[in-house]
Amino acid sequence: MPHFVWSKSFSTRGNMAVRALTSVQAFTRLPFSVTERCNLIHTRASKTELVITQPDDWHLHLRDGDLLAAVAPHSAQHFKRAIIMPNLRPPVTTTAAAVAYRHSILKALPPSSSFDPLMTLYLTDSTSPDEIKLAKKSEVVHAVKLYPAGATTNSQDGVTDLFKKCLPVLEEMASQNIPLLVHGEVTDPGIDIFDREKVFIDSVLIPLIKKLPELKVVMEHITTADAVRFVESCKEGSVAATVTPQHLILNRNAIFQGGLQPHNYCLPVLKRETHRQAIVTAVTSGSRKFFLGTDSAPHERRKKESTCGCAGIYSAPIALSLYAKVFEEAGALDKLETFTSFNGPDFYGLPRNSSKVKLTKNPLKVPDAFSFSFGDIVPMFAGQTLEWQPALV
Ligand SMILES: NC(=O)N[C@@H](CC(=O)O)C(=O)O
Repeated sequence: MPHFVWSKSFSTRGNMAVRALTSVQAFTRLPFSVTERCNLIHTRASKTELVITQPDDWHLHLRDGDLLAAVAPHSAQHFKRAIIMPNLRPPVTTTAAAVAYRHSILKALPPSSSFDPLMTLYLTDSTSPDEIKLAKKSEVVHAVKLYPAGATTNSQDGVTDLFKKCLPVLEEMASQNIPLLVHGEVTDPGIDIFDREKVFIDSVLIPLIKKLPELKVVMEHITTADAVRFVESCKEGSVAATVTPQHLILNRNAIFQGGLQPHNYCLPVLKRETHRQAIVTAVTSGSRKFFLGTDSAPHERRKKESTCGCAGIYSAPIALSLYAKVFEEAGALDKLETFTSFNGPDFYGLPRNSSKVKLTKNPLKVPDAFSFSFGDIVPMFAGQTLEWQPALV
């Protein structure tokens, strides 16, 4: 018979401290289902462990060349699969290019790795419906990414007018059941940068789902209460959202705290605290519509600390610790696995992983930087100490 000991610091939703409960009988008083109880393993009051189904990362930038070789092992260490963003130079616009890119990723992994890169195509004004048919047949391409032209890193070849240029392609995607992944920001320089997501929802996403209700859409890296409301208002299984660690943990003050902080600059840009709180509430509610997508986006230090710095936060090596921190602080650790490991594969129609990851509550010092022959990559939370160390079981 297993013997559970709860640490005093572990709290349920509503911040009610749970005192050390040392019997299974006492354990049954807690508001968790049998499966959830089994996933929470506590060995000693001072050392808390959590075993969850191995997560996937549903939004990841792996780059190519030296950068790919440097960062791919970090993601493969904890995640089983990842949706790989296609915003390379040149972008991954064809199935043939996606297949070739997938081979390069596999070559960059340690020989023992079973990491599975799920590829995407970069939508352009001239993507053809036939390319979508090829993508579906390949079984390698799992989604198509919409970058409004000029919205973010390497988006210059993106879409200039979704409804005028891409409708036949979107119709083909709907009929082939290929999801559209959306960078949800308008690019009109007349729109304030903090309002670009809301204006995109009103002017593009709402008309899009009215026109093509059968198209599956993932609103990537949501940043606002408006996006939360939009996703919650849509049909489950049709529209979902990925959520990054930075948009759960930081608000826009973090970009300017004590001086300009280039490593906290990403797109969509961090928003005000009320938006952050709305996103935390949404993901920790247990909703099926939100899932893990780090948007881990490495850039060399010199490209971040520059007169015109790149947007992107590198979180892959510490992302699981950060998500666990968010769920713990919300008193919702029992909902972590749904968000990290169930909602994503269920939305994409893929099997859930059978492998497990154990998170152990031990101090975890984040390096100041990861150094490579080509330069440094500075991670999110550089130099700080986190808890919840992940390891494959
Ligand atoms: N997140 C970012 O700030 N940057 C991403 C692109 C993107 O997802 O916008 C990148 O590729 O660098």
